[in-house]
Amino acid sequence: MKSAKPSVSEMPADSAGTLERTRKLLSELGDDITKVRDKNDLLILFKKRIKGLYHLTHTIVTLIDYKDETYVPFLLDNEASAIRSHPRYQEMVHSRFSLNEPVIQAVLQADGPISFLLEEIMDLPDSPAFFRVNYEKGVREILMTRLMKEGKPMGFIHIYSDKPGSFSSEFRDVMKDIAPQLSGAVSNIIKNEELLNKEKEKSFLLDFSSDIATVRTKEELARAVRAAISKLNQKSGYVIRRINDDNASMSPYVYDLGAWQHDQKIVSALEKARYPINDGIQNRVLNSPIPLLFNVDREIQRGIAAPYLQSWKAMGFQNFLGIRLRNAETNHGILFLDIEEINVPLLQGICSQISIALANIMANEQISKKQEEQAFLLDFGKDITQARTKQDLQNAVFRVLDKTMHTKLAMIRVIDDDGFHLSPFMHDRTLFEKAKVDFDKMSVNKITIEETYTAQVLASKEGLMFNVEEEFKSGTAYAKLWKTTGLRNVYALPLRAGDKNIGTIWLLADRLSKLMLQGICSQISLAIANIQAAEKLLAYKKQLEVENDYLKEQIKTIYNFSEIVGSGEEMQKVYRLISLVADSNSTVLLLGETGTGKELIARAIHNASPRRDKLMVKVNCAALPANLIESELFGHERGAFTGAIDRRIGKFELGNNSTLFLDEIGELPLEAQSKLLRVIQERELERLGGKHTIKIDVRLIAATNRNLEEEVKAGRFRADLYFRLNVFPIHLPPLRERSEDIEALTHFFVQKYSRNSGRKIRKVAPKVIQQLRSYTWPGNVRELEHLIERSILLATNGTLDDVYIPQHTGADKQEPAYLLNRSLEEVERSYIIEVLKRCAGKISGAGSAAEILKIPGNTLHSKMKKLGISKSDYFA
Ligand SMILES: Nc1ncnc2c1ncn2[C@@H]1O[C@H](COP(=O)(O)OP(=O)(O)OP(=O)(O)O)[C@@H](O)[C@H]1O
Repeated sequence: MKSAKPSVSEMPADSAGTLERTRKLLSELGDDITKVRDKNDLLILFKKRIKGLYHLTHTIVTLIDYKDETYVPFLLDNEASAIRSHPRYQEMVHSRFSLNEPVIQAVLQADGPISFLLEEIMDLPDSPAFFRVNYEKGVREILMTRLMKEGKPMGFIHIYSDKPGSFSSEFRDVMKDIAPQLSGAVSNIIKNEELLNKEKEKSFLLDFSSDIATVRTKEELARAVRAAISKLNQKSGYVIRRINDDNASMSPYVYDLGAWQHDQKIVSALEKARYPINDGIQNRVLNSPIPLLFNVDREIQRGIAAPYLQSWKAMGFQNFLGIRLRNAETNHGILFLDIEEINVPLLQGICSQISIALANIMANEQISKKQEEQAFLLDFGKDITQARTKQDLQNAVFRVLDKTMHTKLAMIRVIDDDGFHLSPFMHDRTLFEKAKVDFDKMSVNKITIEETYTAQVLASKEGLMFNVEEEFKSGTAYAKLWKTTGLRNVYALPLRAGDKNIGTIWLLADRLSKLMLQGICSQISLAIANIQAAEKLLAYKKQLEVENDYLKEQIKTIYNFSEIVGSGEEMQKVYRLISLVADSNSTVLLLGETGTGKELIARAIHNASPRRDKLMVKVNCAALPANLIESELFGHERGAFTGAIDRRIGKFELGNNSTLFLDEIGELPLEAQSKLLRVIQERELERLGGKHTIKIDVRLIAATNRNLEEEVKAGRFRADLYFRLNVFPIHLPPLRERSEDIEALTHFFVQKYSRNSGRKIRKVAPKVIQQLRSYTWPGNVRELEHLIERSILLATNGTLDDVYIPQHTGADKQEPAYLLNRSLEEVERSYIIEVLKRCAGKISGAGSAAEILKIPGNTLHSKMKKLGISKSDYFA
């Protein structure tokens, strides 16, 4: 090691010639150094001005980096460098050399140049590799001078020579003297380079921003970013991730792998993935205003489980940089780069441009998506408003879900009329290919509005999303079914018409657009509400038609039930019973002889009951052929039996929410009795040939003039049905037992029929009342009514002074002559008709024809049937 010699000014006088030459050289060099603007100027200075005067091979300048206590090559004399053909040359050029070793420390301490023989220093333990590399290429000596800036070393000038001892003391003096100027020159070069770079960056960013301003699509963005990234590092790959609509996850948007070695399988898995934002990497980048550098291994060791780290590791890269893409205070995404060293301001400039482009693209995408969705909803709306039937609706719904949402309908349920149950309405079974049996089982079930999922959905404002995996953990049967579809989420929305919940819709998908979902649901709700209204209207119309027909039938028979006449004790008892039972839903059994007013009382009960707003429906069980009774009572479906050409609603259904009056219940055949019993017990029925049960709410009033207890004993009436009917029996007294009412009834009928016939009868002769009271009235009130009706025609002077009460005696006398020359059968027939007439048509029971003839009521029935006796014979 040779230390610095005294400076030029301190030299003795005998070397005046050298001194003069040196002074001249120094002043010329001084001039030249001040003109140095760039590295090239400096190189020329060494090559042309110094190399010509002193022996040296080449010169380099290194700069100190205090960050890591190293120095790195700054200016290289590539042409003259002996080592440029050395295999380690490139390595040397890109290396950082430690300041902390004795040789460099000595240079740093010395205030002038120091030279070393490479042979002596190159193999010292900490010596930088370039000593030996130079030596191997013939360099023997090195002279190093520190460069200073603001009193602190900023770098070194290295001068190499292939001849040991070639650095003269004069040369050392020159170097020592020009060192401060050289320091200034290097500082200027650095400043100039920085300025130049800034200019370049500016113009680059300007170009980039004008490139990116035209970007409208993802592909254009990818191209522009590729071009920009290439400026930073030709080989670098990058990923742009975008924040998803859920604001909780990110998805890759552009994947440009640059020069990465990659396995296509890994890449396509990466491209499709969604990552939660808070994964320990993405959230850090999004929260950092500056780019962050990550080491893959280190992050994995720290326990960061982001799956892409493993994939990136598998693809073989170690470090990456993440920088957020943010525009107007909003994060849009992240740019990941596999660059380690970066010009941060430039990268930030690039990223802010990418952010703008990304925000624009996203806004554009959203606008066009919204437009598409709106156009679609409009079309769907048109489709759906034309849907009149469930099938039309199903076609439209399946089409929209398939084409636009790329999903299938799991289920639509609608709320029943009871407001509590939900029935399945529509579903796409193909969604549950893997669980058909379970789905079929579950889909037919009615559920209630209290079912856990349903209750939540109905209570929600805009519907809910359930994560299948999470629900599966809770083990519900529904979640098990959902899981078989392999889809990630269940979207469940309430279907509402106005404010009213009308059902629920269930869809399975990985992701669905909320806007579309809501749009479609409100359309479906409307359509379902329409269809339901149309169905109800149709049913209502049919009911009205039937009711109307029935009404017409009823009007044909003239009824006047406005009053029940009679204030005697017996009738008072009846009124009390009516007032007790009318309000309830109890079945009433009206018992009494023919013509005692059973039907009148039945109507009075109905009219006093809460059901009075609906029409009471009457069935005369005796008037129907046995084979039609069931169809009359319970209705039939089309084709239920020969002749059933149309669907018919039975009297029970017709009387729904009203009263059904079963007159002459004692005449009902046994088979029909059992069916009736079942309907009464279960309060539901099936139409003949029908498959569905129909719930009915009917109040029953039955009437008979038979003694039902006897009928039960004789096996003609089911005991169980009798008990069901005999809940609240009301006995109507025969007229002969309430003669106190005869006068009032007479006046009532006189008034009614005189009005009808246009005759004015103001009085009834007391004699007539007397006569009427003394008669036994086997036909009861009806017989009295008919008698008055007939007698009015004979009245004169506005007074009813005569009535034609049946006389038995006269007829008896004529009988033998009358019977001459007639067959036994003819005589029997006329006799029975005669007796029936006397009994006002009463066949069995007290005061009846059977009683007079002393034969059982049903024997008389069968005789009448055999002899062809009908009502017209004895009522004529
Ligand atoms: N208390 C009454 N006041 C006024 N009219 C009455 C009274 N009771 C019966 N009638 C009239 O007598 C006629 C027969 O009455 P209703 O048909 O109700 O008798 P019923 O007991 O049902 O007869 P059946 O058993 O033959 O069917 C009707 O025209 C009815 O208006």
